[in-house]
Amino acid sequence: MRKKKNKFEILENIKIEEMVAEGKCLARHNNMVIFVGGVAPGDVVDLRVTRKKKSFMEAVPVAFREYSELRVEPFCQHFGVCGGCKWQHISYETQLHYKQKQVKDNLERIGKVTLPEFDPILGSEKTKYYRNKLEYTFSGNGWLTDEQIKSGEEFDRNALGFHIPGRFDKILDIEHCYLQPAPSNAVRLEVRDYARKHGLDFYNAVKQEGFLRNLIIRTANTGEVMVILQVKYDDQEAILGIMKHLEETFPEITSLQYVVNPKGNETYHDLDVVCYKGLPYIHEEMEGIKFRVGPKSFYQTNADQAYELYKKTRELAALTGNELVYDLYTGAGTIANFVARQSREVIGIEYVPSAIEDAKINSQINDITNTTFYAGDMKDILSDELIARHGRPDVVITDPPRAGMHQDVVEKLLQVHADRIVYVSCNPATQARDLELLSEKYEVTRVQPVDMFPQTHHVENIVLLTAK
Ligand SMILES: C[S@@+](CC[C@H](N)C(=O)[O-])C[C@H]1O[C@@H](n2cnc3c(N)ncnc32)[C@H](O)[C@@H]1O
Repeated sequence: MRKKKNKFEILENIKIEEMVAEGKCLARHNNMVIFVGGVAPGDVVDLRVTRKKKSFMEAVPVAFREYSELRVEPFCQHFGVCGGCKWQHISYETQLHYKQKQVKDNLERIGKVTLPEFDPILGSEKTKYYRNKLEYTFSGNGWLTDEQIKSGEEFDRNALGFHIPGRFDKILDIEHCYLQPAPSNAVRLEVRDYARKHGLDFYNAVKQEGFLRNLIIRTANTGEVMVILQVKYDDQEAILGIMKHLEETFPEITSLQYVVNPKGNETYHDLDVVCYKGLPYIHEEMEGIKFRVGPKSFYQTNADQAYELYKKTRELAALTGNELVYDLYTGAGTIANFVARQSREVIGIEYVPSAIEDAKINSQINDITNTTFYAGDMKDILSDELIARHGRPDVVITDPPRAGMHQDVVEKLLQVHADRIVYVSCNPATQARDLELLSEKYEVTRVQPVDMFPQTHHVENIVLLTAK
């Protein structure tokens, strides 16, 4: 049998050059590009090739010969195994440098438009404990690290934590996570230990069996806390046992809920969520504007940086109070409501009907009366009829998902020809693609990267487009 050529070969003494897409680093060997995770620019390493294609290879480090000066000591005991905080081995300053570069490279390479000088990336004051939502998964067959296996010790395999990257069935039990503030860690550990002690059945994702499925914790900037337990079947005695224990142990939980989900997947947007204690929602707040966040609502997961992002978006929109603003991909109407007091009228459009319900509630509870929201696919809702009804927007704010805007939407924006478009994106590659199309009638006048997710390679970017 012919051996697969060069797969798994070891490459020695390779210098890591720089950070590139998806948080990986780039190196070269015999004119071949290699993508490597878990290293830093400046490291010198031995690599094991894991994938070989005609024009590139993928590899993992097996030995370090020299460590880069850009490195810092990782702070988390789960570094290298857990899929979160993959950049914690490089300093925050270096992370910001590479995020800014990622935006610049994408806009120059894909966008092919004339660009102004970029504004320096807005870094996050908090680089740990910045998330307001985490979702932990139960597993009766928790992942053991190589060290744990080698130690020969007995470990309780009932785990509550995060997926091993790329593995739907492997869960890493988490002792301490640095992403969400208190009481997130304490609640997770308490639920895990209670369930272990009472012999409750942790989920098995392969067989799709087991009682305990997942635990969602939301910690709002108002101090309110929501906990949602998701279970496979309706065992009231077991559910109420956990609920009562959490109620007694954590009086700070203001919204304690559970959902019975017998389905094959963990989504529960189509299921009833039962509120055991408190209100069925919590509130986030920005400049005195309250946002109601229910168990099915989307809210930006880094609330402090969301505020910075929205302030910058509003600043670039240059609102004076007289503008008609279209907020495309409005989610729960957060940007729409945030800019409403500085606008004449705001139209928000979003695909998910329940998010639009939240958007309307968010206007009502803040006495905002100049917003109108529509649910549906952007390419259908942003129609000639809608524009005739509300008028040509002075300003468009658009914040599409990672895939960017549908070509029909871009064409509609060219036809509508608002004075300014503020384009917020979590994916500079698709943003760059859309900018090239929009350059027919717009020039890019400001570029402002924002870091919403420290310790990861993700970057948000705001671009101001001004009509030519
Ligand atoms: C990046 S989020 C922006 C949310 C919001 N602007 C915020 O700051 O919270 C993108 C939003 O686009 C919505 N969306 C995705 N595809 C859509 C489509 N084809 N039409 C309308 N909305 C869509 C998603 O449901 C999501 O709420």
